[in-house]
Parts: sequence; structure tokens; C-alpha cells
Amino acid sequence: MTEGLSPDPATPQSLEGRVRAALGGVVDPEIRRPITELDMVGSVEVSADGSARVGVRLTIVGCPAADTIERDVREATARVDGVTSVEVDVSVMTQEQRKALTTKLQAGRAARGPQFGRDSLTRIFAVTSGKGGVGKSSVTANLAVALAERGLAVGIIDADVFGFSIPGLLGLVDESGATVKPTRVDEMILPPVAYGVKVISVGMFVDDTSTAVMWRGPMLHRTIEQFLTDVYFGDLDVLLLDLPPGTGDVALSIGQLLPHAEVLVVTTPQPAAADVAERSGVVARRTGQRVVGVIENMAGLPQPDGTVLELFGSGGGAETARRLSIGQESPVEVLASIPLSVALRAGGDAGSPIVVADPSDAAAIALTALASRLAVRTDSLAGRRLGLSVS
Ligand SMILES: Nc1ncnc2c1ncn2[C@@H]1O[C@H](COP(=O)(O)OP(=O)(O)OP(=O)(O)O)[C@@H](O)[C@H]1O
Repeated sequence: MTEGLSPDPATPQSLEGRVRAALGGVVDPEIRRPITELDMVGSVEVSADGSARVGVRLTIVGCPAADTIERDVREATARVDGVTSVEVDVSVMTQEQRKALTTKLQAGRAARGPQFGRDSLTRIFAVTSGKGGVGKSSVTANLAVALAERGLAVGIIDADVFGFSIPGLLGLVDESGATVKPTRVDEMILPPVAYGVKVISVGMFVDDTSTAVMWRGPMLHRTIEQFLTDVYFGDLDVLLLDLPPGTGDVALSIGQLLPHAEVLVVTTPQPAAADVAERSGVVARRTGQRVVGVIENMAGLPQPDGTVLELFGSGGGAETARRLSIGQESPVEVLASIPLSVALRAGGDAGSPIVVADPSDAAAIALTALASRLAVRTDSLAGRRLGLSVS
């Protein structure tokens, strides 16, 4: 203890107590829980002249969230009435402290059953398409951000081994263009967060694209399984899965591991594409998943003269929905028709999703409306809004 500083632990009324209470408002940006709950706050001492010294224990050396945590601790402490200056002592947890933290987090989760099991309150959407390049990843990324903007706790698993583009679409790349790596705390993997969305991607675990493309069934299955178990998502309201196009191994693994997932089929307005789009929905259904709707992307591009350029024709979404409705109790609907948009493409290239970068763009409006639609349960809890949870 430094001379002249009053002792910790503190009473709620003491200055130390009020500093500790204020630190309860500092959230670890990766784990998304208050640092006080994560035992990341060490000693708190305030001297008679109001100079405060706060000890902060980071989970690992080189923790990417270190600067943010230190800044937030400094600001929260400085805001406490009576504090005149702040010093933050940053250290790293011991092996035992780290173990205690992961055990605590895992125990909290285990008490509520498997992370995304049937009893979990997380609504899971698997986003699929018949073929590549129809905008499935762009839709997934923007939809996730739009849901997070509504205050929901949202995660994405990018399982598109052939084109893991979610990190790039959400700006989770460094200056050299390399995908941001998740933080590991012992066995636990903390997903990077972008625009309020927790993201884990195949691309974060391979050094070059060709590696993942070579993976076959068992390896893919294990990877998805690990994403579902070892990645600490916390309590999510919505989990979106970006699947590879078509009806391959990943779709089957997701079907086995998450048979209660709801499937969204993305297709273009080209009626000829309805065939392959339908197939991806039918395969998902065989594993017990429910197709909840079709999203038509790359629909007509509005022209300055008021006409609409239908580059990919029209009617493909409705045709896919019609086919997927055959023999079903309730019809599969077209949930959104998203127009072609230069801003959407440019936002994707820049890692800046259009729903926040340019919300008045017609494609952003359609994606935001889609998020509003999906944020309302349409099943037996008809009309009930998804509850908000602490992420
Ligand atoms: N509505 C749209 N308007 C303009 N460009 C779009 C639109 N949707 C997607 N794109 C662009 O089309 C390209 C393909 O999109 P994206 O990567 O999202 O497709 P995908 O279906 O996920 O492809 P894959 O499955 O092969 O990874 C991207 O360059 C994207 O910016």
C-alpha cells in the first residue's frame, strides 16, 4: 500500500466504495461483462487529496482491449465526486486468477445448458444460398448490425469456408488486410466485436484462404462444433450463421448440430436461380430445420430518371418462396427485397456496413426493415418481441 492512501476494501459510502461502484460501469469490450464481475479490478486506493490509484488485471498479456479498458477505468474513476487525479496500475492475471475467471464464465453458461442448445433463448438463423455471389454474406453482416442497432445482443459465425468475407465486411482486418485474430484465454476463445456484433470466422483460424477450402467433412464438423462450444458468446438474442453456398458438408453439420436453427434463403431476382436456391432450403429441411423465409438480393436498381434497372430480372425471390411453400403448413414468404446498391458494395469493401454508414440508402432501408421483421417472433410466440438481454 502506498503511504498516505486510505485502505481498501471500502464501504459503499467511502470514496473507494464509490470508485468501485463506478468501475461496475466499465465493460470488458470482448467478454461484454463489467470488469468488476470479472475480477479484473484489483486494489482501489484514494488518498486524502483525492488522488486515486486503481489496479486493473487484464486477462492475458497483450490483451487487445487493454487500451480501451484502461481509458474507461480512468474516465469512470475521474467522474467520481472527490477524485482529483487517477493512476491506473495495469497488470496481468495470474494463471490461477485466469482459471477462476474461465471457470466462472463457463459455469454460468453450463447452468443454462449448452450454449446454443434447444433450450437456449438465442434465436438462430442459418443464412444460406443456392450459389455463390448472391450477397449472402453482405446480407448476413448488415442484418446482424441492424439487429445490434436495435439493442439486441448479436453474434455471427462465419462458416463460409470458401469465402469467409464477414470479417472484411465488418472491418475486422488490420492495416495489412489480415483478419483480426480472436483473443484466447486458456481454452476459451473471445470473439472480436464489430459494430456491436460478436464475430467468429473460419478466416480467423487459417493463414491463407486455400487451407480452409481443402478441409473436408470431419474437419469442418469439428471446427463448427468448436465454434459452438469454445467461443464465449455470452447471452445472445440472435446468432446468425453464414453458410457456404450450396448443400455441402457445412450445411449438413449445422443441420446436425443445430437442428432447431431457422433458415433464411438468399437468392437473386433471376427466376432461373430459383432451382438451386430451393435446393439449399430443401436440404436444410431434411435435417429438421425450418425455412423461415426468402431474401431477394440485387433487386432492381433505381435510376435517376425514375425507372428501375432490373439487371437480374425479377420474380426470383417469389418463385423460390413459392417452391419452398409447396407441401408446407404455412407458406414461406419473401421477407425482403434488397435493391442493387453501389453504396452497399462500397460499404462492404470498406468494412463499413451500409445500415450504419448510409442508412437512407434504399438497400439499407430494406435491410433495416428485415431486421425489424426478424426481431419479432413469428412462431408460436407470435408477435412477441425478442427480449433484450445483457450481452
Ligand atoms: N444489393 C447489392 N448491391 C450491390 N452489390 C451487392 C449487393 N449485395 C452484394 N453485393 C456485392 O456482391 C458481391 C458478392 O457479395 P457477397 O460476398 O455478400 O456474396 P455471397 O453470396 O456471400 O458470396 P459467397 O457465398 O461466394 O461468399 C460483393 O462484392 C458485394 O459487395
